[in-house]
Amino acid sequence: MSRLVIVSNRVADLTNTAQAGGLAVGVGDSLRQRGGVWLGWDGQRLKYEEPPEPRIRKMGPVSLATIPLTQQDYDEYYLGFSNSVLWPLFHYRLDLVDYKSEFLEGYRRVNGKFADALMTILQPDDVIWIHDYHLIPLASELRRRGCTQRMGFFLHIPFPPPEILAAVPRHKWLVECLLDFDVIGFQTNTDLGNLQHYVADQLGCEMSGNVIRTGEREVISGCFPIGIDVDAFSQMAQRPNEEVQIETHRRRVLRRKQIIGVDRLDYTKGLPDRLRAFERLLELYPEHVKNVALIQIATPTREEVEAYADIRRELEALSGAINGRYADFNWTPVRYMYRTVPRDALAALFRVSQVGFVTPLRDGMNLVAKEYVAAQSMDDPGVLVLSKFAGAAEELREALIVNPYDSDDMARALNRALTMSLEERQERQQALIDRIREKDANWWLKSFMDALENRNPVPA
Ligand SMILES: O=P(O)(O)OC[C@H]1O[C@H](O[C@H]2O[C@H](CO)[C@@H](O)[C@H](O)[C@H]2O)[C@H](O)[C@@H](O)[C@@H]1O
Ligand SMILES: O=c1ccn([C@@H]2O[C@H](COP(=O)(O)OP(=O)(O)O)[C@@H](O)[C@H]2O)c(=O)[nH]1
Repeated sequence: MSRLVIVSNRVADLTNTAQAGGLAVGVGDSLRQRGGVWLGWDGQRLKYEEPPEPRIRKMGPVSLATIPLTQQDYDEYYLGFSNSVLWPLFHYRLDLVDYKSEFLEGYRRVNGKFADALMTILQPDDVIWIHDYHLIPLASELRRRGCTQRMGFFLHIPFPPPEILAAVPRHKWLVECLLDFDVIGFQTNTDLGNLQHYVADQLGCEMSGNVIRTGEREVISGCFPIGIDVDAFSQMAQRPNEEVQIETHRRRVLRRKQIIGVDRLDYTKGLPDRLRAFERLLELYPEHVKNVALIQIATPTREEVEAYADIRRELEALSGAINGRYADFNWTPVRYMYRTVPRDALAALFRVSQVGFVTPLRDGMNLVAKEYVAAQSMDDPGVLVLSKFAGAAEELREALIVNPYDSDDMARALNRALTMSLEERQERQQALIDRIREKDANWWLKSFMDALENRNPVPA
């Protein structure tokens, strides 16, 4: 078996459960099983340039290779082109795109830095798996430096339809860069279809099933929905957690139910709309007043980008307004927390929450949806209420699927979830758990590697 070299903007500390972000979680779960090298940014922002050799740390079967960036790199490549241009645009938010030409220059420069660092550690038989929108030009940069190893790319976020993609400056160049990979993977069939339309219509490529012909080369494209380690998460959810147990006991005595939301505080996650839907639940079904609370964990993320500061202000004003209107001496309807919570504590919280409320306006996958399912007990499972615009909705069809722009629709689904019979909850839970087990973290790694190492085309 060849050595696997994974590259992503960030690497995760594999021994630490207190980190937010699905890429780190999904890649971590997969790499722990196969072993290999994981290269990424170390989170530092230096005032000066460093030589390209990465710093290597061994963590069990995985070698973490990290490089620093400069403050200018961080501003132009990470906050700039990646998170102020590609992120909003790929999530269909043209209104939030903030493009400056230096962002594109920084993006190319940093992809060059990643390529220089990789060239110092690559071995001839390595296979390279590159992740996410920060690193689309990396295969081209590596090929230019003489790298001939197999290279795959996985996009964790949505890939937009051609007419939206056309709004990104140099969109043709970006897609041509993608075609320098041997395999290109997406979370959903919708994303895959959007790329295939673009390459056929704009670049004149021929398609044969999921294989894209470009000049002399054949590129495999496919849909590989990311999964989680279901057993590990389920076990975490069952481990005793004193704080959660005390709070759950209190709620049981008072016969109160709990709805839970957990997200990075990102405008793509639909958090204000979610709070408005909860308020609508209290208006339309007053029997839930004092009997249900919404706990919303909103994790800090990309705070230097203005759109993120705006969404935080909006959310905090809204949760204050709902509490001001409804709270009583012994009941707070919205419990809002702006912090990162360790994943094992989240698992315990999911298990004792009667509803998992996951309503992004657009999301690549959303691992929280899968984690909520994995955390439930079969004896008394909760209900997942899931946005139709989360990638996870393509698989998790037995959730209550809602339109995150329609607060009445979400309020009705919440009411249905809170009053659903045990029998129906168990039927839905069984179907959902089967689905997340079928396509788990191991399946994701294996199916992508099968396409990359064995050049097995993915069935259309
Ligand atoms: O690294 P950050 O800028 O702090 O952001 C965290 C990660 O957010 C995004 O996660 C995506 O990947 C998940 C796993 O595939 C998926 O479930 C989710 O829908 C995506 O939004 C981003 O794509 C990562 O690169 C970031 O590390
Ligand atoms: O305070 C937090 C918030 C989130 N997460 C984890 O971060 C991941 C979020 O992934 P998801 O795909 O839902 O969204 P993303 O943040 O990647 O867009 C999940 O594994 C969560 O359990 C966490 O450990 N602590």
